[in-house]
Amino acid sequence: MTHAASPDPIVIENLVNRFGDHAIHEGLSLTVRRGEILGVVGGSGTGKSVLMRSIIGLQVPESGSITVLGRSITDAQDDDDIDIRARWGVLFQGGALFSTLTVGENVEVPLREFYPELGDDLLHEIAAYKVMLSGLPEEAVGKYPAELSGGMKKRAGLARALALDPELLFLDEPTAGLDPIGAAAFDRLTRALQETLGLTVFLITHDLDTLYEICDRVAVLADKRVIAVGTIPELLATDHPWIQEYFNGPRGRAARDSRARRTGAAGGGAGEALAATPRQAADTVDKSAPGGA
Ligand SMILES: Nc1ncnc2c1ncn2[C@@H]1O[C@H](COP(=O)(O)OP(=O)(O)OP(=O)(O)O)[C@@H](O)[C@H]1O
Repeated sequence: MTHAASPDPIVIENLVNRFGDHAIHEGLSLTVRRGEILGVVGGSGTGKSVLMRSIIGLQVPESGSITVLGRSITDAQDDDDIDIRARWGVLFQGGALFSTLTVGENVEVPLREFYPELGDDLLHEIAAYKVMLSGLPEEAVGKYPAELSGGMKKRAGLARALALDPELLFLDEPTAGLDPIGAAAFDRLTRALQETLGLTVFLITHDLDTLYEICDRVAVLADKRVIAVGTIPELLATDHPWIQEYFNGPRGRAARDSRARRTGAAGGGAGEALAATPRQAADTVDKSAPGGA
């Protein structure tokens, strides 16, 4: 599978999504850079999942354009659509595994869909490899989802998302419901896979530790658009009230201090050590957003 060399794998411009009278996105724009882990945050119901579904073609927006790996999703014809779907993998909230199939059979589903010519032996071999890559023991291949813990289900979902050797990986709240040790392990796995496989990762999360530990940049959804995107230091230097409350609230400070302790930076001064210049911050925030800088 060749990987096209377009500079930005996901480009979204002026996206509008509405359900009846309920506007979810109004003029949302966002660019995801090749090889980054982009964290996507925002309050509940701000449209993070709807955004992800729009990018992968499961939600047809009212207007705006979405280009993925150089191909327009918003103008896609059916044939284009099938071709491009093989180049991304998705871990939905809760894993979305088929309960009547084993883990191995779940991983084989996309392989059978996109490569019907592959024989059973090869399919089993690829599935077993993906299961192992996702940090599950070999015997998990033959288990049913109901026999797995929450963390193992996430890993099984990840194995299926990796089935087709994707260039893009979409993760919707991958650490939700995991205990802190399991969540940290999943973060490390995500980072290791991204580095080893050269993935670009679009990661929706409420988990501040995940943002601090593995995200290269963070996009903030509020006011029906992306109000800011940048590194955490850049976001910290903005004065948007939601961003300040999110990153400088008690949980945000705890995640930052914990990260600072682990990396050896001065604990109490982590905020200052991480702070970006006002110039960087000014470039980061969408000034048209209500409450923006
Ligand atoms: N198919 C749909 N029909 C009608 N409304 C929808 C549909 N899908 C999503 N919505 C609405 O769109 C809004 C955004 O939903 P979405 O799931 O994207 O939020 P989110 O930011 O991912 O939230 P959370 O952090 O709670 O998961 C919500 O108000 C939701 O009720």
